[in-house]
Amino acid sequence: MAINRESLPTVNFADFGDGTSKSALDIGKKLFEACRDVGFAYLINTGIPQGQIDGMFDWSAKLFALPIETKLKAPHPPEGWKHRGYSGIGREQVSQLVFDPDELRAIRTGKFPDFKESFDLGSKDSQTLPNTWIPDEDLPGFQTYATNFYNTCREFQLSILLPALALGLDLPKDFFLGYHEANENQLRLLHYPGAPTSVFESGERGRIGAHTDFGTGTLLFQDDCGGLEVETPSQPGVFMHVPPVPGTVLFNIGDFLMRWSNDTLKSTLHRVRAPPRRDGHGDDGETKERFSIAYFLGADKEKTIECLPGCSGPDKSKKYEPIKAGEYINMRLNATY
Ligand SMILES: O=C(O)CCC(=O)C(=O)O
Ligand SMILES: [Fe+2]
Repeated sequence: MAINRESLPTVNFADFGDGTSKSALDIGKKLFEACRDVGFAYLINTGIPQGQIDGMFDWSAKLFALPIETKLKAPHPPEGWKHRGYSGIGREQVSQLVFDPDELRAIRTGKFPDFKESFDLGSKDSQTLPNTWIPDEDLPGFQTYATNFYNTCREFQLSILLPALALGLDLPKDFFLGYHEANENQLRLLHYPGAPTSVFESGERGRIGAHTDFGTGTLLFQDDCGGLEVETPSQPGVFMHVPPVPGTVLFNIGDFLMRWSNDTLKSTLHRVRAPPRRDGHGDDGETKERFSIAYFLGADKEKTIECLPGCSGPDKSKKYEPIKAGEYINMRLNATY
């Protein structure tokens, strides 16, 4: 397996302040360059407290340790786009699908379902989808904690991340806020069970197959297991390890923002495999279980987007028609289930 030794860029938000200083502009430019050149970056000094991240991982472990009958009290609805509640192992099959932008459809390629389970939730104010909770008596305190964590990530999105992206693209600081008013983000807790190493190495089971994310972008938190890999932009098909780095949050661009930016920003393929042996395996032949948390940023479904100002010109024509965010995302989600 070809693995590149490069590492991802790091963007430090320590001096972002209210986004009006020269330092804020410099941070925006760094974020822009990372999103243009790699599509992925480690973020530091986001203001999302490490203690709250650790706490969310603790809750996630408690949730997935519940008996399956309890988890199934909050089943994911049958409709693929309704990302709420619990999805059991094998339910979502990202690894079997590759999206073909020319055909506007997903093509089935793989053989094996992803070996993972997940739990999704959104804002309690979501206009499109109510949450599906495991009853509070089965997991007392979870709803409150997860809702607070959702809100902390939302705050970072609105006050730092979207303003920095806008500055990096030479747009007014608030440019993206008007397209993300509806609070339609998705918090996804993920659990990849442990299994004999041979099962992963032979390809009999995968953790999550190579895919791109659909929306504006994703914040990703990983535990200390390892296994995340990102395609090296300069070498298609060659992936680099993206090890967990304490104190960082990962950010990646999604397909929707790639399209919006006329392909200026990259939505990069990524996957989760068995971690490198020295990190994730003992000599006992077991790959340890892994937890991660993804926070998908979603745009307002009713708003129509067209090529971002500055992303087209005489030497770069507009590649895509205007589209409503909701139309685009539904098209993608319905292809995944
Ligand atoms: O578990 C991970 O680290 C990656 C998850 C991911 O890429 C996704 O859910 O889209
Ligand atoms: Fe992803």
